[in-house]
Amino acid sequence: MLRVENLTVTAGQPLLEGVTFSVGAGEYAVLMGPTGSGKTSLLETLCGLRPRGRGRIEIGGRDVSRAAVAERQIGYVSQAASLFPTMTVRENLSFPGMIRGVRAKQQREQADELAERLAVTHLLGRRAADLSGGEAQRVALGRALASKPILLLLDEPLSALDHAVHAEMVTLLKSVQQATGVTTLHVTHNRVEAQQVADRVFAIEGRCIGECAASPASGSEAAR
Ligand SMILES: Nc1ncnc2c1ncn2[C@@H]1O[C@H](COP(=O)(O)OP(=O)(O)OP(=O)(O)O)[C@@H](O)[C@H]1O
Repeated sequence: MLRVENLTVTAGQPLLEGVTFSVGAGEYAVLMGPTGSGKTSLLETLCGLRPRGRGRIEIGGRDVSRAAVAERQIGYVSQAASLFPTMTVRENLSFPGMIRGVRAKQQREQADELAERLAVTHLLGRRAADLSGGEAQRVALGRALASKPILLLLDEPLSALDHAVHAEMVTLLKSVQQATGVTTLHVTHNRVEAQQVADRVFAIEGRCIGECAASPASGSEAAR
C-alpha cells in the first residue's frame, strides 16, 4: 500500500502542498490533473528522484521518506518508455535482476515469464530502439515489474498510442495488475482510460490532491 501524509512537492518552487492520500494494497488508483500541475513531479518525489520538501511517504507499511531510490521497491514507467535503446528486449527485462545480482539462469527465466505475460516473447532478441511505441511500452512495463515492486507508478504510459493499441494496452495493464496484485498509481489525462482501469481516482485541485467521489467519465466527455 501507499500512504502519503502532508507531502510538499517542489520543482524549483513548491507545486503541491499538504498532499495526503492513500492507496490500499493491491488497489489500482489513477491520478488526474491539469498540465503542469505537478503529477510527474509527485511520482518522481515518491520514487526519491526529486527532493521532498516535507511530509511522509509510506510504502508497504514502511516509512521510505528518507530511503534511497533503490530501497523503495517501486517500479516506474515514465512518459517516454526510456528503455536502453541498444540493448535487446531480453537485456532490458533482465537488467533489474542483473544489477541486483540475480543468477543468470534466474534472469533468463524471469525475462521469459515477463515476456510471455506481456506478449513480447517474439521480440526478445530485438533491440529496444527497433520497437514500435506499443511494443516499447509493454517492455517498459515488464522492466518495471522485473524488480518485483510493491508499488507501480505509471506516468501517462498510453498517451502516445493509437486507438487500437491503446485499447489493447488498457486490457493488458488491468490484467497484469490483477495477476501481480501490485499496488498501482497511474497518471493520465484520459477520463475514459481512468474509468476503465481505476478502483479509485484522485485529482489535483489547486495545490492539493482530492479523491473523486464519482467515476470521472460519468456525465462528461472523455478528455482525449
Ligand atoms: N526541474 C525543474 N525546475 C523548474 N521547474 C520544473 C522542473 N521540473 C518541472 N518543473 C515545472 O513544474 C511544473 C510541473 O511539472 P510536471 O511535469 O510535474 O507537471 P505534470 O502535471 O506532470 O504535467 P503534464 O500533464 O504536462 O505532464 C511545470 O510548470 C514544470 O515546468
